[in-house]
Amino acid sequence: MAEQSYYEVAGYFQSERAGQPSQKVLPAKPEPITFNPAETAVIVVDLQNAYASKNGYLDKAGFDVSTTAPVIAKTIKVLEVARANGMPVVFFQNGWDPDYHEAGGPGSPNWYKSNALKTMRKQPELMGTMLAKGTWDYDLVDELKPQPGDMVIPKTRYSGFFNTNLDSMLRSRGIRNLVFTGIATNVCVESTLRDGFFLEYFGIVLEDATYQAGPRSAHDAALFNIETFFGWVSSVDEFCTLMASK
Ligand SMILES: NC(=O)N/C=C\C(=O)O
Repeated sequence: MAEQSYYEVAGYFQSERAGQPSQKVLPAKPEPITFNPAETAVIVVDLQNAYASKNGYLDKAGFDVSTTAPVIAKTIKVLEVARANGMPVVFFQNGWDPDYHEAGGPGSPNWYKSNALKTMRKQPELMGTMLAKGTWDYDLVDELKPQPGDMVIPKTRYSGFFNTNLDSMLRSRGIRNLVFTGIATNVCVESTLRDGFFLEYFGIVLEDATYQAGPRSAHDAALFNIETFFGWVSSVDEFCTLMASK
């Protein structure tokens, strides 16, 4: 028998899933992804002032956050559609206790790599203002207030699966597919989607509802990694059009 190509095999399994009742087929890269909305959650990654607002952590640390408004607007659209279809919504909130015990000290690589911690060490007057629970920086942006039934999951590292109850919250609801929006494509979105891949979740990023930390090439590289190795990349319009269809 001739050897089957990767795409033939992927297509076989995708069409198996498509044959099951209630499945929907989302146009995506590198190929359409079939999923059951009843087994799908939307994950909103760190849409906090720290990451999406002027004067938040990323802005103060020198990252450009001037064009994050569309990410918030598009996430709102996705959430309306998700809630209308009974899909669970999960908000992540990244950060630490006000004394930064959870951030880790010099024994943690986070102490060396976190740009929030580095910025505060350089400008000690900012200590206690960045990513600290109870501050404006830690709060979700005003436009995105969780609604009854939504899950809000605090996390202390880039991946939403690390040291959180995310996996059990999802498993207990029968969730197999994760649709991602939020910031940053190349850090917490990619980290969580990768960890989800190892745990057998199917990860889909809505590319126009995400935004990078760093140059645009970081966003593009993360999406390349995701569509090539870890998951699927689609758009808000494709997702909303599909979910509105019968
Ligand atoms: N939410 C994120 O992707 N965070 C990126 C950087 C950081 O938290 O320092």
